[in-house]
Amino acid sequence: MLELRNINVAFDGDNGSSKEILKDVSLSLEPGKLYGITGPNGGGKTSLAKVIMGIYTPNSGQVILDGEDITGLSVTERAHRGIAYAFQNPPRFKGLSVSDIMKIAGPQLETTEVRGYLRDVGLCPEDYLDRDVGPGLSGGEAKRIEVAQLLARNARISIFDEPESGVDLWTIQKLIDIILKRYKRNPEKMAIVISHNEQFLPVCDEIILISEGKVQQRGTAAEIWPLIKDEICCKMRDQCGGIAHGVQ
Ligand SMILES: Nc1ncnc2c1ncn2[C@@H]1O[C@H](COP(=O)(O)OP(=O)(O)OP(=O)(O)O)[C@@H](O)[C@H]1O
Repeated sequence: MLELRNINVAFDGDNGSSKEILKDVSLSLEPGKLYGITGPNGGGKTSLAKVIMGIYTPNSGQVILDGEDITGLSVTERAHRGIAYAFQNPPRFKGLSVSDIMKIAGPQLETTEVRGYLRDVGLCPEDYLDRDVGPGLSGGEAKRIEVAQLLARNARISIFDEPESGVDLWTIQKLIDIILKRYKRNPEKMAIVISHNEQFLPVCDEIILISEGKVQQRGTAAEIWPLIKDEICCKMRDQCGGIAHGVQ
């Protein structure tokens, strides 16, 4: 069980003022569930993920994992406890190959398994294993490699930050299928997926809507999706064109 208790995060804003990013956020998340976190840009979704991963330290509040207060633990210590995060904007590692970073994610992996993870995210292993994870990769390629790394970590709690962003429509469906196969009804694992995707959100176990730094809605996908789908589908239509998504 992962619990966030009264989490507050603020950063220095303009003119020396303080900008509140997360406001008294409390959530409890259970293993065996696939959570979809959604909400408008700038609402606080990534900041929440970074608090769970230990990248951001809350100004107040606690992060509790299986009864242990992990608020003061580093990213590495949390990784050892089974939390893993795939960045919205994946970092680049000039001088390291795709094969290198996949082996860092899963040191025990055989090359055949690494190849399997790359295929899972729609990348041909022969073309990518020796590629440098530097600026030469396109945004969509870097994103898919980031997702492959997270899958390879095989963590207890996996946080995907907009796995669909920058990825072509064919690959989005493949990523959704792989996340569902790995995490839906898997009692050992919890997946937290920040997403705006209209194919993905309705099939999550629960949807959590975050806006203005607060949890505004939470419930089963059957409860929450009908309340938010019009807004999400409108956004997708504006961004991608209605025909591509079947939204008119
Ligand atoms: N390190 C930081 N310093 C200052 N402000 C920050 C920092 N990180 C996030 N913010 C601000 O916090 C707010 C929430 O950002 P966050 O990235 O969590 O939103 P989001 O819901 O993930 O948005 P998006 O859908 O655009 O990815 C934004 O106004 C952002 O500018």
